[in-house]
Amino acid sequence: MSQTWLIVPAAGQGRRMGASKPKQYLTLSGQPILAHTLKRLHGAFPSARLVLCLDNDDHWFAPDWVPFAHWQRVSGGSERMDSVLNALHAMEAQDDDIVMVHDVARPCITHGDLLALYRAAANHPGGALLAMPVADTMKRGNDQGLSVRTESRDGLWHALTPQGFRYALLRRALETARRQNTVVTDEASAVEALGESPQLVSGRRDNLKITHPDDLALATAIIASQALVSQIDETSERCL
Ligand SMILES: Nc1ccn([C@@H]2O[C@H](COP(=O)(O)OP(=O)(O)OP(=O)(O)O)[C@@H](O)[C@H]2O)c(=O)n1
Ligand SMILES: C[C@](O)(CO)[C@H](O)COP(=O)(O)O
Repeated sequence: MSQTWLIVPAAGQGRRMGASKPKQYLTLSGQPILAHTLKRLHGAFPSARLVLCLDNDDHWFAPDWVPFAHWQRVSGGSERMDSVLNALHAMEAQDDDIVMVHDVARPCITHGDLLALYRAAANHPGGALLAMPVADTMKRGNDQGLSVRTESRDGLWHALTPQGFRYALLRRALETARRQNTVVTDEASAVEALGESPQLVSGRRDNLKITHPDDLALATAIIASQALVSQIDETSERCL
């Protein structure tokens, strides 16, 4: 029977956040962002095996934040894709195991989106990724910050995470990208480069990647609203 794996790239420095520590260790609603993300993933996949990519110099991490029974730590790489490749090389996985890659910086991911992504990844040979259709008009800017033209938004999606694939496909895709000295910013790019077409799974717009300082307040509001909705749902179920 195939195993489910979760790779969480968490070896970034959070430069765009400009904080005194890597952003995954900033406090969000009382817990480090990393703890929120791992708790959300464990809630959907309690039996999954976790591979956590951490910087070798990371002295903020605490194992208590990991709710998984089976997990391992691997060294991060110079780029996000290198961190994910390090994880793939460290895993004792079977070719058809499902591997989902999720940014540690996306703590607002929901149970429903996680399960929807898993189902698509398990049933589509080219894998799947959570994504959001572009809803804004897209502009092309020049070096002076001037809008030089409007790009068509037809068929444009914002790629999110998780992104899920069979182990053999994902490993082959990222190894090919590395061999070609191509730096990809998500796993689906590497899989597309092999000629495969991952399934786009429409995801929630609150699956925010915490990147810039003002994202923290937004993420705090999202977490609070999700908790309130969850309480209302639980109360409603008890009343049925
Ligand atoms: N060498 C790297 C770079 C990034 N990441 C992870 O990839 C995810 C998405 O990257 P990003 O949002 O860019 O995080 P940072 O690289 O930390 O941010 P910045 O680019 O602002 O430094 C994050 O969870 C980050 O920890 C990683 O594991 N290894
Ligand atoms: C993987 C990702 O979150 C999909 O949108 C994004 O590509 C990560 O980019 P980053 O520059 O590493 O944050």
